[in-house]
Amino acid sequence: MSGAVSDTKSSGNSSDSRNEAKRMSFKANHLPRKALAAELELYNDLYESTPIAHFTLDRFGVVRGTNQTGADLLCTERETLLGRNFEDLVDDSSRPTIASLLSRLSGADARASCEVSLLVEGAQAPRVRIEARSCREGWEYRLALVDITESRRAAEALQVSEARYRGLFEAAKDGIMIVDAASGEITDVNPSMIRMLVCGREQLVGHKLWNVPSLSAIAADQAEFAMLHYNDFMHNIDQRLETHDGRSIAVEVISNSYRVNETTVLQFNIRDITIRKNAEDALLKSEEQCRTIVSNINEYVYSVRFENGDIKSVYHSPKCLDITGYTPEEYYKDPLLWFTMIHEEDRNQVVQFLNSIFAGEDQEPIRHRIVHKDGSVRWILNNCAVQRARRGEKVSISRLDGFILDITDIKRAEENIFFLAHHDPLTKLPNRSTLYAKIEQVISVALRNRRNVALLFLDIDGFKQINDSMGHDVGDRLLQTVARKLSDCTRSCDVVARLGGDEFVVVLWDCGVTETTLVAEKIINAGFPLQGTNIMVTPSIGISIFPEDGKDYLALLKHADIAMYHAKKTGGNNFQFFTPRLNQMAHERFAVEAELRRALEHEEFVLHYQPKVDLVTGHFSGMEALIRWQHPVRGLIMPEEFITIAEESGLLHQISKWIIPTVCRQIQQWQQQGIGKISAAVNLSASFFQHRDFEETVEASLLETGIPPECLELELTEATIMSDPQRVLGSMAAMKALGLQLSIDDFGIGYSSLSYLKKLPVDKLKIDQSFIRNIARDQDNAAVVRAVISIGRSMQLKVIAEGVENASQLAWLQAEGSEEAQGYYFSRPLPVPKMTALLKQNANFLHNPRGREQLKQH
Ligand SMILES: Nc1nc2c(ncn2[C@@H]2O[C@H](COP(=O)(O)O[C@H]3[C@@H](O)[C@H](n4cnc5c(=O)[nH]c(N)nc54)O[C@@H]3COP(=O)(O)O)[C@@H](O)[C@H]2O)c(=O)[nH]1
Repeated sequence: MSGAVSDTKSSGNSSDSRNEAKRMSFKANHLPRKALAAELELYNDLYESTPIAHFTLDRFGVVRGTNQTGADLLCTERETLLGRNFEDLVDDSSRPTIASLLSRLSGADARASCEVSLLVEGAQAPRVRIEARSCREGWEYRLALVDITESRRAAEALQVSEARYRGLFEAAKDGIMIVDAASGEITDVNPSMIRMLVCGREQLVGHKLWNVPSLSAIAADQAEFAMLHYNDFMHNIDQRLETHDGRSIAVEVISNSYRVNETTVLQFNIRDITIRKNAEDALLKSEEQCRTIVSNINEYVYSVRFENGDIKSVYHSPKCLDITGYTPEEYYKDPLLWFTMIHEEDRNQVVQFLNSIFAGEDQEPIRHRIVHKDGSVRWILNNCAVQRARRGEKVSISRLDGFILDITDIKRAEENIFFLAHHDPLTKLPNRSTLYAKIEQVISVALRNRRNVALLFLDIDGFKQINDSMGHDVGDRLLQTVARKLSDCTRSCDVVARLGGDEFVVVLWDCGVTETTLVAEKIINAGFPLQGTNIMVTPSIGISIFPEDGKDYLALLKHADIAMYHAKKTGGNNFQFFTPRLNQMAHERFAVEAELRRALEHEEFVLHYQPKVDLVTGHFSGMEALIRWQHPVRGLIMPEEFITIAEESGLLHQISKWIIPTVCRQIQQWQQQGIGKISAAVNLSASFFQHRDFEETVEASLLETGIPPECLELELTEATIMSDPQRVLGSMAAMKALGLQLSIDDFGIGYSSLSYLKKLPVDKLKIDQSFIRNIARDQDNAAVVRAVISIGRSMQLKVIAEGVENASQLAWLQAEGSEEAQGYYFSRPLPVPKMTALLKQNANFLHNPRGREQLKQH
């Protein structure tokens, strides 16, 4: 450490010392010797024991005297110091200082001071302050050395400490602001504070805290500042400051007060937490959003933790209340509550599911039932995943997170869809596909156990007519009644199914002919009451038995169908077991059907015409077209053999579409041959009459041939009319509007009421030939014919009697006033060439036997 010299010019102080010397010399001259000795001793004592080291140097800087303190300071004996150059007693760096000091002392009463480090062998050099003056007119220098080692060290330490704290203050990342507690004036701020508030130092330091707008959030006025001071310590973690460039920053402020040099200061440590706060806010917001989402979604979200084998509820979203009836709090209280509410029949399944999830297997969400707090059973979809925790080598399941969706409605809808897919919606009976599956199952069990299975094929008699005439609602209710009655007549192990329409199947397990007969009789006897009427609707039942009548479902169904057809053919309201004979008949029928198709393709159908006779004139009143099948092998086949099959197979539709234009063309030809205006009647099947093709076919035929419409006559049976009265009536009106003639065929055997008859736009009633046959002998028949003739007359309808085979029948009819007749008596149905010849002869069937000639020839 270098020495330092302070130059002190001689002043009042040097005159004081001069006065002191004078006083001493006066004392020496004037005091008595003893007193003088005592005084000298006192001064000597003071000189030696003073803590100030005194050195007397000659004007060359050589030590001429020192006190004990000087020797002690240099850790040596006084004698070793005497005669040494004082410069040698200081360290190297201090020597120039001593040289400078001594040079300044040269002159009387000069004074100077400096700081130097002494040179002490083997010890730390003491630092001393030297106050020096020259004495004896500059021949001697007196130096007073004060040891300032400790004070200098303390000052240095203080300096270091101050520098350290200043460094901390300057380098601190937080803003630091020092405020005088009494005045509120900001006395210091660190750079971070300035940066944080984006301002200059001068905008803060020297200002009252509350006058700095950016700090108003800390203390808006003096009163608030006083409160801060009063509180001594304050920690505010949620404050916002406005920076000088207009931004809002989030800060955490800590203030405390302490005393410095008798004054109290407040120190504010201000940390910019904007980024953290924003992140926290964003996190809070996102957590809030998540919570809102989770609270509002339809799923019940849950999370449970596993801790040392215990289950702890972590989270249960509010939706759990809706789905399970329990609140989240109830789950937090009892983490096993969730397990206890699983439907007991589904518990094993859920345990298996959880085990496989825990084992790390991929699992589809599980569907199972729970028992709601209100006792109702709910279906839920439970989807979960496990979280694993690793502790060293050990991996354990730490959490189970999942969501639960109430699928009760979906499940019900699925069950409904499943039911609808497998059942008939009207009767709720199994449908065709379910029946197939069930019967296959029943057959395989029967095969293994050598048991019989009976299949009953049931069709409701006259269902179409009921449905058409009484409406579909009545028909539907009838089908429901049939379903119920069939179920009542069978056991739970049997199967009752609806195939569609009015067709039902009953499968009887382990039933042979005897048992099946009993069940069939039970069904027939039960009958099916038609709602709102006294009518008991009846079924026709065909029965096939496994294994005799078929080894599989299709064979059994086909054979039962054949048997049912036979039951229907034999009048309905009965049951018929399948027999090989029935099978043969069915085969024959199928063969005919196939042949009919071929016949249609090869145009093997021909029309024969039978005259209708005017009983007044005896001439043609018209004719009836009657179909024949000119079979290439079997010859001419009469309609009785094929019409029904054609009708049932739908072929009659095609045939009728051929008949109408053929008849029209024939009339046209006869007209072209000059035969004159002749009409021909066509028999119409109910199905064709109701078909949309019908009106089109008639119109097209009339248009094509140009024959007068009244030359075409349509014969409809009462059954045709009653099959769908509304529709048929509409078509009849349309035909009438075209100008066609309409007649009711086979009149008298049906059930036309007179009131209904009045509504029909018909021209003619054709009395069924069954009444004519025994007309002379059978009073009832005669009465019917008389009544029909009378009805015709009263309703201004023509009446024609068919099936007239002999003169007496003719005579009877003539006597009763019948206007027209048709029958073998006049002529059998004739092929076109013969009919053409007859027409050309203009035969009189009453007087001229030529008509009857035709009968003989035919
Ligand atoms: N939908 C259609 N049905 C038709 C058509 N052609 C005929 N048929 C129907 O077939 C049934 C049998 O007809 P068919 O064998 O031709 O017999 C007709 C006459 O031959 C027979 N007839 C006439 N006179 C007498 C007689 O004096 N004695 C007697 N035993 N039979 C006689 O009657 C049948 C005509 O009856 P109808 O039709 O009621 O006038 C028959 O039901 C035909 O309707 C066709 O093209 N389409």
